[in-house]
This record gives sequence, structure tokens and C-alpha cells, in this order.
Amino acid sequence: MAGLREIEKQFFPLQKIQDVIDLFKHELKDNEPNLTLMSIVLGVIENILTVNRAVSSDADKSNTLEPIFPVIELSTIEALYTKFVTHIKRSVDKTKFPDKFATRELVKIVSDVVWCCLSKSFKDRAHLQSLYSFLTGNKLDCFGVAFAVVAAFQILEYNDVHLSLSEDHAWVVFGEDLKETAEVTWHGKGNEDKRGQPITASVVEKSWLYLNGQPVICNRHMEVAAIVSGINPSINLTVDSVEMGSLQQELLWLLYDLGHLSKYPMALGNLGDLEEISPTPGRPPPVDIFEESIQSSKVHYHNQHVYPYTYLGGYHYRNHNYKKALKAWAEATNAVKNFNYNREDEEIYKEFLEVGNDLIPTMMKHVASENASRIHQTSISYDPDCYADFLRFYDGICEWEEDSKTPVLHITWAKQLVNSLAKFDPTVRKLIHLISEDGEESSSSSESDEESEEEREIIQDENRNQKKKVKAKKGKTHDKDKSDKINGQAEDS
Ligand SMILES: CC1(C)CN=C(N2CCN(c3ncnc4sc(C(F)(F)C(F)(F)F)cc34)CC2)S1
Repeated sequence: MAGLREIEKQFFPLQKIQDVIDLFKHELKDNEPNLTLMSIVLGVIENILTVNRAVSSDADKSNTLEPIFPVIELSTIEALYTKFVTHIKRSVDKTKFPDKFATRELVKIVSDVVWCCLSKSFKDRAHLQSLYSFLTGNKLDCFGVAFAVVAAFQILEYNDVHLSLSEDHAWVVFGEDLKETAEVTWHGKGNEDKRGQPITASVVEKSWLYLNGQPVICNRHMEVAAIVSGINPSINLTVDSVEMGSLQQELLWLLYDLGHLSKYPMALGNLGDLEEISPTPGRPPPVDIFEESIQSSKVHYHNQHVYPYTYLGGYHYRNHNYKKALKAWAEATNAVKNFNYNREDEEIYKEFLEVGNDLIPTMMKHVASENASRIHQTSISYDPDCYADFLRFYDGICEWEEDSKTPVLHITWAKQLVNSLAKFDPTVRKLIHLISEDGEESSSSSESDEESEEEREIIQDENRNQKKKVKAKKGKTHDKDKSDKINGQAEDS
């Protein structure tokens, strides 16, 4: 790939959101959309609208209706574009790699070409995902490094190297019919990077971090979807740039209409979140988009993705549809239960920790206070479906922990389970049938005192097991802050 093509230059200067949409529309018509150009353009705009927000000295535009979209000059973009292309072409001697397809050795070299320029400072800050961040600040986050490697291979004219995405990690696939894999970036904190290594079946099996072999394998158009999905409109922890959010939303609808989100559940989830914040007239409601995300995971990834359900659960929780939230969360643990939890799966652990120990307890409290004022029948604490989904949520967490090297549950989980369980009315606890996987039914019409006796046994078992586990864990290595918590708990309990 040489310098910018004449046709690309004609879109500049970019002066409004529509100009960016037009540029992306043009690039997406091409079977080799220019990843480097689009990443730099989005990075420049994001930087101006979130990091270095220009506030005019006279009437501060931010309090008028007038948009503050920056003017993006061709010269700015071309200088950065040339810098990246030159850096890549100067660092890789293609004559040594005559093959049409990339080799593992070449993937490692290109990963090193990106890696060697990175500053060792913070990597999990916001706005470090684009080539703009790489070229102006020598900083990239985990996703950004993997994307930069793929963009570099496009410049080197290899069309077999593509981005492979799980729900918390990125790597590349390459070679004839993409059957090779390689780590090109790091993951998480305190983990040695494994760059250059293949992702083997034993690493992938029952691993959420590698989605049990069902990652999103991108083509060039889905790689454009990944950089659009990776746009971060946040100005700070509480304020988002309206213009950046609108640009992301419109670009995601463009990609959606072209069919490039159909196999990308997280991008659909991101779009659903944006539609909740600011609905686009004539477009489907957020729940339909979250449903498409779930369907995409079912159809293309054997329902192994978890985030589609937590997107939906979060949406229903925020909108006080507590019954539907519980159903989505039960389906989320139904997906995660097939994995074995390990120390690199912390992100999904934190999701479920928040659901089990914050969102559900808050919901049950909220509902309890509502009960006083509302007719009982409609409340979730009287609804057997809700109770069943509540139990399925925890059953999935327990099955996730089974056979895992790293424990999931600790005393706080058991305490919150007991608190939430007690918020369901005793009558509702008689109305459900517990059917085990081998179809064996346990009677549900048992007398309440027998039932509550049985439940007391379950809870006592749980506490006994927890105490055993907590004692055992004292000697076992675990992720730092959790073991501190557990040891702390052990003292209290
Ligand atoms: C339901 C949620 C808690 C709300 N946001 C969620 N996101 C936000 C967006 N997000 C994503 N959205 C689009 N694409 C990707 S690729 C990716 C990743 F593979 F992990 C990477 F590349 F390592 F960072 C992450 C991610 C990660 C998950 S999950």
C-alpha cells in the first residue's frame, strides 16, 4: 500500500460528521478498506472531542447548540499516515519473506516493530486504542497493539493476517485458510506476554478468555467495525462527547446496514447501548439489537459468548424490568457454566460479582420496598419464574466453578445468596419444579417446613463448604485482592 490514494484525499477537510460517514462509506465499498487511514482519522477526532477539547475563549461553544466538530485537515492525516507506513516498510525487509502468506516468524517481527516503540507507562487508560495514539504518544492498549499489527500487514500487502477477538483479548490468525494463530499483544496485569506463540487447543479448551475456540475472526470490514466499536466517547468518568457518540452510532449503523456486524455480537451490544442513550428514529429498539447480538452468538459461535446476555441484563436492570434482567443473567451463567474459571478470566468474574452481589441485592431491596405500596402478585418476590431464574443464575455460577483450577465463590457470595433468597416469598418457593439435567424431578409441593428444612440444609452445606474452601485457600495462591478479601472474611466468619 503506497501513500493516500487521490480519491481518499478528496474527502478532506472533514468538517462535519457526514464527511466522516462519506469517507467510511467509500472505504467500505473497497475490498481492502484502508485500516490505517480510518484508525488515524477516528483517533484525531476522538482526541479533539474528548482529550484535548478546544474551548473557545469567547462564548464557550459547549453551552450553545452549535456543534463543536473539528476541521480535520488532509495535511494532519497525511503526515501521520506517512509516518506509520514509513515505519512499517523501513522495519520489515519483505525480500526475506517471498511467500504470499505470512509466516509465524514474520508475525513476531511485525509485532516487535509495534511493540518496540511502546512507552512503558499506563496501558489501560482510555483513548489508547488508535494508531493516532501510537503515532503521537507511543501508547497502545491491548486491542490497539493487535490492531496495529493487522494494519501493518495490510500495508505490507498480506491479506491473510486478520484480527481474532474474544470478549477480553485479541490476537491474529494467518496463513492459508487462516488456520494459524499467534499472540501479538499482552493480556491483563502481571501476565508475561506470549507474543509469537500459537494459541493451542489446550489453552483454548473451556477457556472464556479464548471463548472455547469460538472467537470473532474478522475480515477487513469487521476490522473496521472493531475500530468503530472501539471508539471511546468518554471525556471523563461521568461525561461523554455527544458528537463522538453520534459519530460512533452513525458509523455502526452504516456497518450494520452493510452486514458487517452480523457476526460481531459485542459491536451489536455497543450499538444497543448507544440506542438506549439516544434512540435513532426509524431504527429498532435496543432490546431488538441485544436480541440480534444473542442470536449472532447462537448462530455463529455455539452460544459461547457471555457479553450479549450481560448487555441485555444491564439494559433491563437500568430500565427496572427486573424479571427480564434475571432471565438474561440466568442465560449469561448458562453460557459461562461451560467454561472453567482461571485467573485470566477476571473481567467476566467481575461482571458476575457485580450482578450477584450488587445488582440483584439492590433489585430485591427495591422490590421489597415497592411491595409495601404495590399489589403483591406482580412483584418478582412472588413470581416463580423469577425465583427459577434466580436459582438458574447461581446454578450456572456453581457449575462454572466445578472442575475449575481457580475458585469462584467465596463467603460474600454465600451471604448475598442467602439475603436474596430470603427476599423471595415462601409461597413462591413451593411453586417451582427443580428438574436436574438427567430429568429427575424433585417434588415441589413438599410442605413449606420440609422445603425450608431442605433449603436450610443447602445453605448450611454451602457455609460448611465455604469454610472448608476458605481454610484451604489460606495456603493456595489466588489473585491478590481476592485472597486478601477471603482471608479477611475468614477472620470475620
Ligand atoms: C456488557 C458489557 C459489560 C458492556 N460493555 C462491554 N464491552 C465493551 C466493548 N467491548 C468490545 N467491544 C467491541 N469489540 C471488542 S474486542 C474486545 C477485546 F477483544 F476484548 C479486546 F480487543 F481485547 F479489547 C473487546 C471489545 C468489550 C466488552 S461488555
